[in-house]
Amino acid sequence: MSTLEAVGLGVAYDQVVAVHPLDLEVPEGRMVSVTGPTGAGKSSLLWALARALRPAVASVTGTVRVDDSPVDDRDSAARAGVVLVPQGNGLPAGLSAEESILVPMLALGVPAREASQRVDEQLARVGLDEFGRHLVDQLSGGQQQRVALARALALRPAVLLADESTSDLDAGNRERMMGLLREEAAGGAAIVFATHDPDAAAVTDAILALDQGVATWIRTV
Ligand SMILES: Nc1ncnc2c1ncn2[C@@H]1O[C@H](COP(=O)(O)OP(=O)(O)OP(=O)(O)O)[C@@H](O)[C@H]1O
Repeated sequence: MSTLEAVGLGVAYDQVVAVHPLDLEVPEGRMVSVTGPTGAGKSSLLWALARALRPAVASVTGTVRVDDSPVDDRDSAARAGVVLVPQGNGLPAGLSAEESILVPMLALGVPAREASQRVDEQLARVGLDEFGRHLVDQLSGGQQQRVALARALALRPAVLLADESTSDLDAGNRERMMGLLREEAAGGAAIVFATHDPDAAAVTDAILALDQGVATWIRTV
C-alpha cells in the first residue's frame, strides 16, 4: 500500500520548460491518467516522478515522496518500489520475453525460484504464456508492450508509472491490460498512466491534462 506525492515537480531541458511545477498526489489503490497532445510533457513528468532524469539531461525541481519518505534519486525510487514502464517499453534487445522479465527481479534480489514462478504467472496474465522463449525482437509491438507490463507487474510495484503502455494494443488487449492495472491498484499500488487515448483515460480514477507543460485537473481523485 503506497501513496505517491509530488510537490512543485517541474522539468526543463535547457531553455525548454517541459513541465511547469505541479503538485500531484496518488493515494494507494488509485490510478491517475496523464493526458495531453504530443510534446505536452507526459513522459517528462513520469521520468521525473521515477527520478530517472539525469542532471546532465534535464533540470528537475520539486520533491517526490512515497509513503511520506523522500525519493531523491533513481536508487531511492527503486528501493521505494517505483517502477517505470517507459514509452517504447525499454525491453533489452537480444533477450527472450521470459529473460527480460526475470533479470530485473534477480537484480533486486528476488530468489531465483520465486522469480521464475512470477515470470510464468505474469506471462499468463498478459496472455503470452506460449511466448516466453521468443526473443523480444521477434514479438509484435503489442506483444512487446504486454511483456513490458508483465515485467513491471512481476516486480510487485508500490508505484507504477506506465507511459503509453497500451498504445499498440487492440481493443480486447487494451481492456485486459487496463484490467491488470486496476487489479494492481486494488492490491494497493499507486498508478500513473500516461496516454493519448481518451477511452483508456476514462476508466482511471482521475485525469491530469498537460498542455505545453501546464497541468490542469480534469477529474480529481
Ligand atoms: N531529452 C530532451 N532534450 C530536450 N528537449 C526534450 C527532451 N525530451 C523531451 N524534450 C521536450 O520536452 C517537451 C515535452 O516532451 P515529452 O516527451 O515529455 O512530451 P510527451 O507529452 O510525452 O510527448 P509524446 O506524447 O509525443 O510522447 C517537448 O517539447 C520535447 O521536445
